[in-house]
Amino acid sequence: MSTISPVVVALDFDQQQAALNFVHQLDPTQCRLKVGKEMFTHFGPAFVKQLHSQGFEVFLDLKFHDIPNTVAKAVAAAADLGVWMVNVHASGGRRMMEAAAQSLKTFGTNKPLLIGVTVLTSMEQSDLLEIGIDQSPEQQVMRLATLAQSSGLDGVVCSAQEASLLKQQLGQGFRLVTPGIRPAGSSQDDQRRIMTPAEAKAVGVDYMVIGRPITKAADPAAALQAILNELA
Ligand SMILES: O=c1ccn([C@@H]2O[C@H](COP(=O)(O)O)[C@@H](O)[C@H]2O)c(=O)[nH]1
Repeated sequence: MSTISPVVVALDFDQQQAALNFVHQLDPTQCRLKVGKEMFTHFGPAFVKQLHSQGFEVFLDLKFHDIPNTVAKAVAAAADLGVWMVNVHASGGRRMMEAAAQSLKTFGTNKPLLIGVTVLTSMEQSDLLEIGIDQSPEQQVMRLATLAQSSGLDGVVCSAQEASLLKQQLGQGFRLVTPGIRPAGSSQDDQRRIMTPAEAKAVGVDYMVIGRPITKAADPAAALQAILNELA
C-alpha cells in the first residue's frame, strides 16, 4: 500500500531547468508529479523519463480526445512510457473509452490508471450553456463519470465540489482526481469550481492536482509543505 500523499504537483513550467530545480527539492515519497500539455510539448518523453529516474510517479495529463483507434494507441504509448496515470476526455464517448481501456489490458499489473476528464474545473454553468449543454456542472460530471465507469475506466477528473455525490453514487473504489484546489487566501486564477485541500480531503477525493499555488509561490517547497501539513 502506497503511503504517498494525495498531492499531485502540476509541473506547468516553460523552462525545463526551472522545473528540475524545483523537483530536486521534492521527495517522491511525499507527492506525485503531473506533466501536462505545455511541458510535454516542449520537452517530450525524455522529460517524463527524467522524472521517473528520480523516483517520481508521473500523471501524463494529455487529455486525449480523438477517434477510438487513435486514443487507444496514444494511451498504449503512455503505458510504454511507464506513467502512473493517463487520461482521456470522457466526452469522446463510450467506444473511445472502451478502446482505450482495452488497449491497456496487455500491460497487466504495469497498466497506468486510466482516467476520464468530465467537466474542466475552469468551467461553470454559463460555460456549459454556451457549448450547448443545458445542465449544471454537477449533472454533467455525474453523466460523464457514470459513462466512464461503465466503459471500464478507473476514475475521473472532476472538481472536489462533485466528490461527495460521485463517491456515493459510483463507489469508493472509483478514483476521483481533482484539480481546482486552492489553499485559503490563494488566487483562484482561471479555476471556477474550487475547494481548499482540507475541504477536498473531507469530501474524500483520492488525488489533488495542485499547480500554481505551489509553483508560483515565492518558496514552492515551503508552499507544498504547508499543504501537506494541512492534510496531515
Ligand atoms: O479539469 C481540469 C483538468 C486538468 N487541469 C490541470 O490541472 C492543473 C491545475 O493547475 P493549477 O495551477 O493548480 O490551476 C493544470 O495543469 C491544468 O491543466 C485542471 O486545472 N482542470
